[in-house]
Formats: sequence, C-alpha cells, structure tokens
Amino acid sequence: MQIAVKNISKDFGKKKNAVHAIKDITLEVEHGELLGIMGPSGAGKTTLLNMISTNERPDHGQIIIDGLDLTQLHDRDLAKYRRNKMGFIYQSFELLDSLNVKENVILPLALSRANKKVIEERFQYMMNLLNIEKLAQREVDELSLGQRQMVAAARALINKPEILFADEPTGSLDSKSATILLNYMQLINQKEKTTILMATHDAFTASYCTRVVFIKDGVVFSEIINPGNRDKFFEQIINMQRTIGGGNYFNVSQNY
Ligand SMILES: Nc1ncnc2c1ncn2[C@@H]1O[C@H](COP(=O)(O)OP(=O)(O)OP(=O)(O)O)[C@@H](O)[C@H]1O
Repeated sequence: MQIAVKNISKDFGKKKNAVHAIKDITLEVEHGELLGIMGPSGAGKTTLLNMISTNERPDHGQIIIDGLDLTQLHDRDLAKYRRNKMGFIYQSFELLDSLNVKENVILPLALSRANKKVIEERFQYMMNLLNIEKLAQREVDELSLGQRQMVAAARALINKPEILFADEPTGSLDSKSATILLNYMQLINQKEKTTILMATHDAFTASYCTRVVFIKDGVVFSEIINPGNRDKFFEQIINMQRTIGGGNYFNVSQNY
C-alpha cells in the first residue's frame, strides 16, 4: 500500500507548555517498503507511527493510503479500516490478561469472523514459524517480556495485514528471538509485499529495513537507503546515529 503523509503536525499540552512533538512532516512510503524510523529518545517516532497508523489524529495534515484520506474518516470507519488492513506490534504489547495466548493470537481473525479451520491453520503456522508453539495454552501473566513480545507479533501478523506497524518490535527480545522475528518480517515484506513501518533505536534491527528515516525534534533530519548489503547499511546507520546525537542509546544497558 502506498502511504502519503502530508504536512502533519501534533502538539501535546497547552499554550506555553505545549510540546511540538511532530512539526509539519511530509513523507512517502512506497508499496512493499520496509521503512525504519529512527531518532533520539523523544524525537517523535512513536507519535509519527501512531498518526500514520491512525491510532492518534494529527492536529494538521493528511494521511493518504492508496488514495484514501484517512484523516477524513469517522472513528467507526477508521476502526474497520484498521481491523481489515493493519497489524500492530506495540511497545506495551497490549495483550489481554483475561485471555490465554491462543485466544490473544487468534483475536484479529475471530473479530473478522474467519472460519474455524482457517483460524486453526493460521494459528499453527504463526506459532511454528515464530518458534513459540509451546506457549499456546499459557496465561499472559506467566510469560516473560520477550515471550509477550513474540505473542504480540504472532497476533499482529495472523491476519496477513497489508501494512504492519511495529514500535520497538525487538526491544524485549534476546538476539535469537529478534533474528527470528526480523527474518519473518523481511520474508512477508519480500514475498507478500507487506508494507512495514517500524520505529526502533536499534541499528541491528534497522539494518533489516529497505530505508531508514531519521527524525529529530519532530522533523525529518535525513534518510538512508539500504545499499543492498546489511553490514554496510548497519555501519551507515551507526554513523548517522552519531551524527544526529542527542540520544545516549548505544550502550543503554551500561547505564543501569
Ligand atoms: N501523550 C502525551 N502527552 C504529552 N506529551 C507527549 C505525549 N506523547 C508524547 N509526548 C511528547 O512528545 C515528544 C515525542 O514523543 P514520542 O514518544 O513520539 O518520542 P519517541 O521518539 O518515540 O521517544 P522514545 O524513543 O523515547 O520512545 C516527547 O517530547 C514526548 O514527551
């Protein structure tokens, strides 16, 4: 799906205390791109992703997907659009504690009233692919953070969304699980042409993207296109992170 973001802005708070989180950003995302959004903490990555995914309305500007201006839709139509076309992996996972793993993962298909056989097949496929089939009957509060993130990913991907939004999708994962998830995201991007937008601090994660847009203080600072070599792209991303500065995120864990 082709996404056109036109002159969007978002403020939080009022008058002199207002935070200008996003300032007049214009951006195009082509069908089948795997776009990374990077930038220092507080740059506006999550806010930008939330507006493109229509979870938050911009104060100004338009979000146009395949010619449809989503900022003109009413909440009910937007909710339907999201359910049919979009998948989400949030930082906070948003899993429902009252449901077990299987019930959480199949929820998007159950809501769109898919038949039981399809639901069961897709469920087994996703769980095997992400290597989490053993978790099927577990309760959410019995899961580690990394397991929650993988379950949230399975739920986001089960109904083959046309656009996938991911906010720090590997933030709680060890490197093995991160690699499994990133390989799968790359696979659906390449084979099914799923358009993916992903906010991340992590250069390794971003190196799976086809292009990375860097934002700083609510505006687009620069962008880099994957030269077709992940190691080289990784180096370019690290260099851009150094240039952009303002975020002490290279060795965050050493600060604790
Ligand atoms: N609901 C809110 N109310 C008030 N201010 C907010 C809200 N959401 C975001 N902000 C502010 O908007 C700015 C951008 O925040 P945002 O979460 O989009 O940044 P980010 O780049 O995703 O940061 P991080 O990498 O730390 O997650 C920050 O200054 C933040 O404090």
